[in-house]
Amino acid sequence: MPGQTIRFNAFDMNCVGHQSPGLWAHPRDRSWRYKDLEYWQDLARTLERGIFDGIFIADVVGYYDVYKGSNWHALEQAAQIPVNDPLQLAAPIALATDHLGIGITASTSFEHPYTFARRLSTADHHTKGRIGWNIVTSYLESGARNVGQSGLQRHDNRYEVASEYVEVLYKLFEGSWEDGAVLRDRDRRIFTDPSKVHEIGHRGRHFTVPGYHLSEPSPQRTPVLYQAGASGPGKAFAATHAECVFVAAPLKAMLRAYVSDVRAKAVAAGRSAEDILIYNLTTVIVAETDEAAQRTFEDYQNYASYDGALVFMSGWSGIDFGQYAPTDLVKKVETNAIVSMVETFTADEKPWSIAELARWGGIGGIGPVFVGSPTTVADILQEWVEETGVDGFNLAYAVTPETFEDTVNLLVPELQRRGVYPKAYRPGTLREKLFGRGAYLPESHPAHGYRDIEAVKARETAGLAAAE
Ligand SMILES: Cc1cc2nc3c(=O)[nH]c(=O)nc-3n(C[C@H](O)[C@H](O)[C@H](O)COP(=O)(O)O)c2cc1C
Repeated sequence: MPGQTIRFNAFDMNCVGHQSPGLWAHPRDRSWRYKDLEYWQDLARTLERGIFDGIFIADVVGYYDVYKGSNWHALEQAAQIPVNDPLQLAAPIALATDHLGIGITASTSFEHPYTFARRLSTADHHTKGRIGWNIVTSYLESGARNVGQSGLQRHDNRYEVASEYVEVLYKLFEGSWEDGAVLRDRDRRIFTDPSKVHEIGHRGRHFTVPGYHLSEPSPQRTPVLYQAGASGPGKAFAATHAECVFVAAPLKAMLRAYVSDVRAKAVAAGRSAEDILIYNLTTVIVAETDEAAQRTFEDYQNYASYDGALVFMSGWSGIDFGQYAPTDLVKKVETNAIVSMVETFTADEKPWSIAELARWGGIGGIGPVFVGSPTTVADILQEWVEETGVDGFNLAYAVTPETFEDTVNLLVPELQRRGVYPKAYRPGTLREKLFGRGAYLPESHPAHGYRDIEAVKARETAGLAAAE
């Protein structure tokens, strides 16, 4: 549809260089300041000035030791190690801004849902309802081993665990405390009405959580749900649960197929196609003119690290690309890491070489890189939106905060001038800003079914009795 609104998210991580390995050495890069709260607050203010939907903070528990069988190159190039906890950035960013959404990544594979539910509710309280949760199932063996597991569970099993994990969270967020449970009635000296706080009685295959949620309901109850599943089970999970979906499609045809597939699956799951916003991972290098942008891009490329890029590609795919020569071709192989990543680079008609893969991934990860003047890049983004049905772009940086500042100062005004980019935020919580309706999940979302937890428990007990 021509003139369709374009949305931006900033893609970042509580580490150095995020998805542009080696660019930490660029004289203008400031990502090494990731340990300073002021650095995050300044960046968040810039993004809010550019009416970004949110800052989305990726995370991995574990390190990238697939490339050449060791962690050496990851450490040397600061490829997502050192990496700090993402959730602790929520409160300081919220204090520096009024509207920006704050998407936090956390895995369903490494932390018990009961303690995580309280941490997430706390953040939703502190941000007055601006929290999103990026649900990931993880792909690094090193993470699994360091939390005491014998190894990473099989890809499909991880999604099965994730389904039960979110069920526990929905029960806690939606069902445990009724609206109106907190009275704060000074006259009667009743803070909470105990009859309105319910045990969730969860007994599943992977988790047992009999009792109450520890937090009172936060502004959104369940924070906005982000997800990036791209394999068969991953897309099914996204279509069922996600409100915002991230994808990393390097080519338009791949993106078009992904968008229509996920929307069709959402409709089949009883949701509407508009219940889901889809953002494609993209890097934009913008300057006053095409020539200046190209010069900046070439300057950045001088700092990209071949080893650093293959550290990521190997970690994401589970394939050690260090064992091949740069001219060797990427082959389709079985993997237990990110299955869809291998599918992406073997689906193209012309097979990719290892060197091409490293060069492609050297700046901004797997997504496309668009270089040019504001007019050129705006034309490309509009074309992608119109031809694929994607809602927006999850913008990675080459050099930060420069990439984001250039986007906000040059590209956003051009898109606004064309009437295809928001000029102000909607009021309310993140969910209200994104979808223009209530703060809570809509009735069409599976979480809504847990609001009457006593009815859920009765159904589960009846189901168990029937099975015996
Ligand atoms: C833009 C984007 C961001 C992602 N961020 C993370 C992340 O922060 N942590 C993580 O463990 N996985 C992350 N992933 C991986 C996804 O959670 C997912 O595993 C991947 O898209 C492949 O899908 P699959 O699990 O269905 O194979 C991200 C994926 C994309 C496309």
